[in-house]
Amino acid sequence: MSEQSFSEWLKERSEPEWTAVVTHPFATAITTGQAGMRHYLEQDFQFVDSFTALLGAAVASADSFEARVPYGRFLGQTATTEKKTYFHRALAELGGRTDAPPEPVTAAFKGLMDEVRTAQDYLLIATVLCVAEWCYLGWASRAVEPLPERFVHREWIELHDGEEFRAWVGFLRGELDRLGPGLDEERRQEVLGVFRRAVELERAFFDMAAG
Ligand SMILES: Cc1ncc(CN)c(N)n1
Repeated sequence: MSEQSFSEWLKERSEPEWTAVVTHPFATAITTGQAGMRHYLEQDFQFVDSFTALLGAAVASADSFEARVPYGRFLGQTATTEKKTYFHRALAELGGRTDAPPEPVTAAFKGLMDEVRTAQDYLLIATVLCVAEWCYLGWASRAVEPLPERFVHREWIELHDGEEFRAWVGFLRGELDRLGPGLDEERRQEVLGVFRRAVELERAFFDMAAG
């Protein structure tokens, strides 16, 4: 591969879906405080359960101590601090539930995460995590000041932007960039297939949220 990084290559080959995700009308409506968040967050709470399990699989399957540590750190944050309390506070504020039955797209996304988790395939696990976090950074970083006043929108934006989250996305991309150059063509296409599936699910998830 020339100078283009593997993660850039994956993103470029996932167009126009990638841009459709980061500029999705529902995501834009979050940034302006106009999105109806109840159904979306009810479904996202179901998503986050498999996502958290996937982070645990990344700790278990990563190929070095240096790689395990950032997953473990982020897992601790997701499971115990901002995100968990955010969901409970936000769903309480919106009159939502934490046990909503998953919509088909939520079930499909959980299916993809559970598939790569049970395969314990580190590269594919990192690929799904990278799509989920990188495209969220993509829409959240398009928000302009002043952020919405309502905490449900504002904190959701803040959780997916800022220095720490950028560094986390940088780490995930770095893992793909580290492992990509050593892959043969068949494996590269397999990673691309998983990357694209995840991007398509992100778009369908926002479509579901938009109603
Ligand atoms: C569907 C979805 N994709 C990604 C993220 C960011 N962790 C999320 N909360 N929900």
